[in-house]
Amino acid sequence: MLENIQYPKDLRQLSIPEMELLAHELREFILETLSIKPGHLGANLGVVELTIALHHYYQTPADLLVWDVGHQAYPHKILTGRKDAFDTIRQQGGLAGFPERKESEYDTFGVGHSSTSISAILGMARASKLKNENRKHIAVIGDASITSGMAMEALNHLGDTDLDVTIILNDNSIGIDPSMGALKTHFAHLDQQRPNFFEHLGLHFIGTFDGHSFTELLKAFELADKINGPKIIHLKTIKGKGYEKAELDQVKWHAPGKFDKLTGELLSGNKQKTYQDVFGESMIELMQENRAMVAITPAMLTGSNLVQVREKFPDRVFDVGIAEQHSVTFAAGLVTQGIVPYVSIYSTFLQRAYDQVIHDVALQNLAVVFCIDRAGIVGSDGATHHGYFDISFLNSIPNLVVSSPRNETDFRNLLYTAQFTSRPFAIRYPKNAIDLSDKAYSPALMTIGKSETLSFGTQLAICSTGKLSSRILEIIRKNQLSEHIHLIDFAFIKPLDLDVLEQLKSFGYILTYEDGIMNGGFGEAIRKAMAALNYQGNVLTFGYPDSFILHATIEELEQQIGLDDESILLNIRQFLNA
Ligand SMILES: Cc1ncc(C[n+]2csc(CCOP(=O)(O)OP(=O)(O)O)c2C)c(N)n1
Ligand SMILES: CC(=O)[C@@H](O)[C@H](O)COP(=O)(O)O
Ligand SMILES: [Mg+2]
Repeated sequence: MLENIQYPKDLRQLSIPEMELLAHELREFILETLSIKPGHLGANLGVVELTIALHHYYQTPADLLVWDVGHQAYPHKILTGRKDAFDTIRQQGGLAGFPERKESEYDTFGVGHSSTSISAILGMARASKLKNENRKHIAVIGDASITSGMAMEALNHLGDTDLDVTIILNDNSIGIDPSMGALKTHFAHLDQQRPNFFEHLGLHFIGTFDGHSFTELLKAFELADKINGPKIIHLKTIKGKGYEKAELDQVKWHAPGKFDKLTGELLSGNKQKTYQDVFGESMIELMQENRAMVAITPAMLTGSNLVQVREKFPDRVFDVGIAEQHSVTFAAGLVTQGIVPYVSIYSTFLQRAYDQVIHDVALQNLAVVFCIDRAGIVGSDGATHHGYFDISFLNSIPNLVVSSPRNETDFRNLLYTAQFTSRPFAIRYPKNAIDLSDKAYSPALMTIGKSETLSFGTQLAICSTGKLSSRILEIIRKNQLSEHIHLIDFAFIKPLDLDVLEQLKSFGYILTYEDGIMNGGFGEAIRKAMAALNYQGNVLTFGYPDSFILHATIEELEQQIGLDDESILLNIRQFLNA
């Protein structure tokens, strides 16, 4: 059946038994591919029938369909002309892991960050009305994503219009981790109580239907067609549907990596110790010592390695749901009463809470500690998930300390130091193996703003921060360049160590390295500081270019932007004799 399907027009004549056969084949195809080309599995298995039914019933792409987050859009991509390219998913030059407008006309809106679909489809519906175009507007959003602030803002607006928008609530009762909150409880009884939350907001409620039954799905769509104005269809689905292992352990099988499809054995365990491992271990140690310390995550408990921490301190670890803005101001409130909150938040998702960092934390000089995970290139999640901007957008905020460890010792010491600093403190760290320290660790207070000179050469100066400092140190040692290179590691991006910069005035060239966008980044801060010292030489900055970086492995992307070992060595040699 799947062989004969390239586009939705090929499946619109199928009978329900034929669609059931197609669903079976589509599941097998996704399992087969993802067992060797890692991606998001559970959510995709959960929307196989829904996706077939949507493209069967609605006249896509004329009818507009938006997926929320879009991690569950693999069946959608396969059925809209990209089946033959599906095995390139999330790889360099291949299909993106999320819907992308430039990839297909069926991808009506680029997604990756959750809870944007209702705003986007509402915009499209309003445009259709303004242009007197007659088309349908459908958004598919999960039970965790719809609880996020932005989705609530959009529902509040939508309920106050007469626009023909259909929201499909794909309710599988879980996010990545078990979802939380009062709305989750409300959703569990949606089919019993009237009027429910959505009806109070002015949406017509259609539900509850089995999201794996074609009969029920088509009935729900037909009901929706009979109703004018905004409506919401409530579907119950199972995350990981059709693959027992994924149904039984929905957290692990959200994005399992490579696996053996027959046995269900997971194949790609990262053997090297990562920053995330050290973070989880350190938080347990620190929270043991400091009873005022708490940890907060906006719906990334497993990804941030806080599961064990919560097991140990169930009253002091808070998963606030997909609510980055709330997580920051919740932390600020805690500080006013003497608590020491560590907010663990991915760099890319911290972008959601920029105003809260400025207005609720820094302006009031409240000592929230931001543990910014996935800072820098993250790899196959691509442009929506790289932690590009945090150095730039944090560097401009008064009162905030911005730090970036180069190895395990510094990371642990930054986490240790932050609790005593009584000012807002950000620690950014990558999705990477960590440079382990060779000696036993014992906590040491770091001096805020102090840099560390790692080699005392005389010909070329290099200022770097984070994981790149360790990498550059390795390169100059391996190539016997230590006597030529003056390498300084800035564990503190802000405040900068201005004293040490004074010593660089004798160098003709200063190279700077950061794993972040150069616009307003670390390198530009060095350049500005050197200019203030009346430096007459040249500061050359190396980092991400002024563009968006797509999906590939971390190594491939670093090569692409010139932050791989070979490119760094090339730069060094080029300016060594300049
Ligand atoms: C703003 C933002 N925060 C966090 C995430 C990480 N994330 C991706 S999927 C997901 C859970 C989504 O759960 P749900 O909406 O129920 O969809 P399901 O996976 O169950 O289909 C989360 C938290 C994100 N993509 N965007
Ligand atoms: C879809 C989404 O936003 C998350 O699943 C994200 O891909 C998690 O990233 P990590 O795999 O780095 O935790
Ligand atoms: Mg869900």
